[in-house]
Amino acid sequence: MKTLKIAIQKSGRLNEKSVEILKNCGLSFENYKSSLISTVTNFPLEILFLRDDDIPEYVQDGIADLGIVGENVIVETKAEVDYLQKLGFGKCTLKIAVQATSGIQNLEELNGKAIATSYPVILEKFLQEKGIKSDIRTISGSVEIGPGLGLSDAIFDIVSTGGTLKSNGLKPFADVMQSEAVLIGNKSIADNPEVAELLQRIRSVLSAKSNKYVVLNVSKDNLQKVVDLLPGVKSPTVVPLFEPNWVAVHSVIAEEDFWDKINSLKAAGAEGILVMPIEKIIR
Ligand SMILES: Nc1ncnc2c1ncn2[C@@H]1O[C@H](COP(=O)(O)OP(=O)(O)OP(=O)(O)O)[C@@H](O)[C@H]1O
Ligand SMILES: O=P(O)(O)OC[C@H]1O[C@H](OP(=O)(O)OP(=O)(O)O)[C@H](O)[C@@H]1O
Ligand SMILES: [Mg+2]
Repeated sequence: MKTLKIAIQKSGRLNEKSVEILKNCGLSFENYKSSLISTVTNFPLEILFLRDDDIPEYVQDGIADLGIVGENVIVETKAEVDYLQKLGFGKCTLKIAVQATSGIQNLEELNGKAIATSYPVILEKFLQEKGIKSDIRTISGSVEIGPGLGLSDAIFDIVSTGGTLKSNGLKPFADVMQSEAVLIGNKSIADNPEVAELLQRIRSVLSAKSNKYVVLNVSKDNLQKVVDLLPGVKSPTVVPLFEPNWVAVHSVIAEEDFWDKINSLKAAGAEGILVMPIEKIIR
């Protein structure tokens, strides 16, 4: 059996959630901060802790078989890797921003202006598509202070809440790319059975996270209306209550339309609704 290697971020925005998803897959390992490699004791896997910028290339070159990294970094490094699974965390947008007081109104006004960024490849491609010629100034961090220091007229960087832009007197100007953390794989590992097993575990953890387990009581007169609202994994489970003419319905509902569903269930006659988290869904 081949021991796989997965590269995750050593510290930063993606570290904690990357460790959490692997632990939720039932993998046992020490998350030492001092060591750059950790061995999983109950699965043929080693975890490499790296700077996120290096992860796509490590995976492309087969030094790591798998990696967890933001889509923005994959696109920026132009690495040739397989996208195996979006992971639902590290969600952000890459935006061009300008000083809140600047009179810049439209993209054409960026012609000849300096834009500071840590993502020159993504920015260059966007500007080229729009036919804009700007002076791209590549810096490795703290991009948002560029305009205030007179280094640039605009910036291109990651935005999530917008708090960093605001506190530096900047305002968003154009959205260029959405990003989230993804599981990537080396091009040659698609048929590896251990990769398939790990992917199945990750998908079952993600699916459980985006669903809730629901138990409710309903009189048999309203049962069909309630069941019509509940898909379940296959179909809902219906069990009799001690109270004549009443049943309990067990089912699974999606987190995204959770409140709409609960309100519809109540309107259809559901009572005593219990909602519980699910640990895993194995399909
Ligand atoms: N504010 C944010 N909200 C959500 N996701 C973010 C945010 N900032 C960054 N990300 C995502 O997390 C990734 C890692 O961000 P982080 O700031 O930890 O990177 P870094 O400073 O380059 O880290 P490293 O030391 O590993 O090079 C980004 O590439 C992006 O995909
Ligand atoms: O819109 P916001 O919610 O304010 O997030 C955006 C900020 O988050 C990231 O930096 P991070 O805080 O990860 O620090 P870093 O610059 O050291 O990577 C990014 O580079 C932005 O500066
Ligand atoms: Mg980095």
